[in-house]
Amino acid sequence: MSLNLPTLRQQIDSLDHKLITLLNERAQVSLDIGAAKRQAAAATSNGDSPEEDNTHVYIPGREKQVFEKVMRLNPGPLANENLCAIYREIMSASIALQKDVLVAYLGPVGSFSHDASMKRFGDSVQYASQGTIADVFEAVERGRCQYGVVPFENSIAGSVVPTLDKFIKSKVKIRAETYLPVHHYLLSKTSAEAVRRVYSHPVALAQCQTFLKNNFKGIELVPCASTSEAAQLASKEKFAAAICNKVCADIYGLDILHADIEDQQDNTTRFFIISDAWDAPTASDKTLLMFTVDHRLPGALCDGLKVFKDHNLNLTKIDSRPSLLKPWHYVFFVECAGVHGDSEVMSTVIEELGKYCLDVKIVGTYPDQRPQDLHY
Ligand SMILES: O=C(O)C(=O)C[C@]1(C(=O)O)C=C[C@@H](O)C=C1
Repeated sequence: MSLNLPTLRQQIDSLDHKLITLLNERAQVSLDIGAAKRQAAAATSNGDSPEEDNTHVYIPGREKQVFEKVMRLNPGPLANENLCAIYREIMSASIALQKDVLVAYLGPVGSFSHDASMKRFGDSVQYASQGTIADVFEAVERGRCQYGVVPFENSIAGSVVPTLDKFIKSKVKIRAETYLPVHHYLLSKTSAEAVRRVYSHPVALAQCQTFLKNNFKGIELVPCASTSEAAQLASKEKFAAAICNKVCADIYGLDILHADIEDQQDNTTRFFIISDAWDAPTASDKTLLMFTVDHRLPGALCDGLKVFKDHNLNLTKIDSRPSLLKPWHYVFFVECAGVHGDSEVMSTVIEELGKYCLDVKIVGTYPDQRPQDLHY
């Protein structure tokens, strides 16, 4: 059968017609969902600030369900990755139709936080670049941005300390988690031999230690607030380079000296989406708790952790930070899987933890997002 180009294009035109009608039908339903959410929010509001619209239109658990459905229904030839990218944008437009949403991220443009934010929220929402992780928290706390995206931990370098420390002091809640594969590039305006100084975020420098030891031993390493700030600084100096995201080459006019310089190729960073509220339970949630330990009771931490075992809860992360209240006094972070913060099980866990631990608090509760299921 000979293939006729004009006829095939007519088929595409007719399919586009149907797609546009269907997309607008979907958008109309989304507008109605937005109205329903506002109604529900007004019904539960105490009427203190009627002019403020605190309605949450970003529902991570529902998005996870939509992506799972899209992949399940996909007959091909479109790859799941491509179909999910299309759906990312459909839902981004859907969010923007329901409400003007501003997302704070650790900038400037070109950072891995920016990348993670765009992949999570798509092109139709608005973004606000922040100078530091603390600024992202503040933008959300003060209500300038409804959502913020902060790095939490990296598969090579471990926890992102400024994020943990902000959780200790802040009232923001974790609403969602997301994962980003991270590949680092060495970018500069000069040649590799002429580089005298390398800028990057400390966590990024920690991810490229082997490369730096083998290629730039003894060179000055300058930590900065983000990898994209590093690129910005390197673009203004003659003999400097930055370790950052590949996209920074175009954004800041730098050349690629080395690609994929991270110590492990499966390098991944986990980010949290923070907000003033977490969302309703889904089929599979995780909860991050924070507490201090009463050291007057011997074995208090051990007894505290046993509470999770007694309730059959798997711990997926444990970390500690100095409380800053007094020396050698720690705040513990414990993440457990299979439980939502509003569940009865969690109320019991918190009650039982209270026997051994002080100031038990839920930092956030969010749909369990397996990195391998993220196809966008
Ligand atoms: O189901 C909702 O709550 C919606 O607002 C709809 C929708 C979608 O377009 O499918 C949009 C945004 C949410 O984050 C999740 C899903």
